Amino acid sequence: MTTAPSLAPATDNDTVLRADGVTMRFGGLTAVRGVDLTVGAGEIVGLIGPNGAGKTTFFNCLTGLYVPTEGTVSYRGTRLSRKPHLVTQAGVARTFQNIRLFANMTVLENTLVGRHTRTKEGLWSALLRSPGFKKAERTSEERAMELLEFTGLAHKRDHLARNLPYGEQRKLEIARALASEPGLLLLDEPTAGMNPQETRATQDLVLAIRAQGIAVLVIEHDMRFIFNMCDRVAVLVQGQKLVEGTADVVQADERVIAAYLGTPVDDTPTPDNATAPAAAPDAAAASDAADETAPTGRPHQGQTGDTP
Ligand SMILES: Nc1ncnc2c1ncn2[C@@H]1O[C@H](COP(=O)(O)OP(=O)(O)OP(=O)(O)O)[C@@H](O)[C@H]1O
Repeated sequence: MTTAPSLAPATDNDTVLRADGVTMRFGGLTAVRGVDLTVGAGEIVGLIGPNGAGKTTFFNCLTGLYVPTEGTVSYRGTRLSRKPHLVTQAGVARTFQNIRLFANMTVLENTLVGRHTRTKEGLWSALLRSPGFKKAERTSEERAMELLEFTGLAHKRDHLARNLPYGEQRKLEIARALASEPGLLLLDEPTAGMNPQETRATQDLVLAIRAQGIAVLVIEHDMRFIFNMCDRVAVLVQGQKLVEGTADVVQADERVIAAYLGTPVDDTPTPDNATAPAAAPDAAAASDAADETAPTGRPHQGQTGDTP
């Protein structure tokens, strides 16, 4: 399989993220092979592909969770660190496919955790509760509350994360990621487990995030969500980028249809009470999506943990 070149790559001035030749090997398995990808300012870029195609591994390479075997990743023209907290500090935030909230902390506290890369007050200042610390704490709380308003969770500020319905846990992950004031947000299957109304609300939220000047790179199996919203879509198959382009280009590409989509995506709106997945990219993904359409409780309800 030959690797597809980046279509309409962002020019250097407006490039937010640039990945060049990213390869990740686990022993004898090459999970990601020579992937180039750019995300420009103000863009929403989709990353799709069958289960096991390497999408999450690629995200992990971008965010310092994995050190790529080969290739480079830069953010606004500067090579990114290989340490996740420095990647966040540089301006790249992410959510996880399997929700990673602090289950026994409140919604507000979880959001405040996301602020830690933006606060300068040190340990002594915190222990002594210095005026500087109190002011920083107030500012962080105000900002966290703004983000909870923005994501529609303000009324749940004092609820424990583990008691939130599943769709709200995903929103809280987004609020926490936004709390680090990113310039680029990476979303790993943000609608997994959501019902159609929640999926539409998440689509609106992602558009609102872009309107705030934050670029978005999103992995998603829901093809309607991807093709409705993304400016560009890249397709990974067996670790390699097969095609990249607009929704129309990708949906019409016979290799993508053969490798992933199966049939062209019908953009007929899903009825509100439907529970079937929005699209069935392949048999495995379809069965995953079907498993994940339960709005709360199943299968990820218990996945909040104390160690994000
Ligand atoms: N830490 C690891 N060690 C060994 N193999 C891994 C590791 N992480 C991922 N892999 C393998 O790399 C391949 C790509 O996995 P990855 O999770 O990135 O795919 P994906 O496209 O995100 O799949 P899905 O859509 O199911 O989430 C798979 O074969 C997976 O088993």
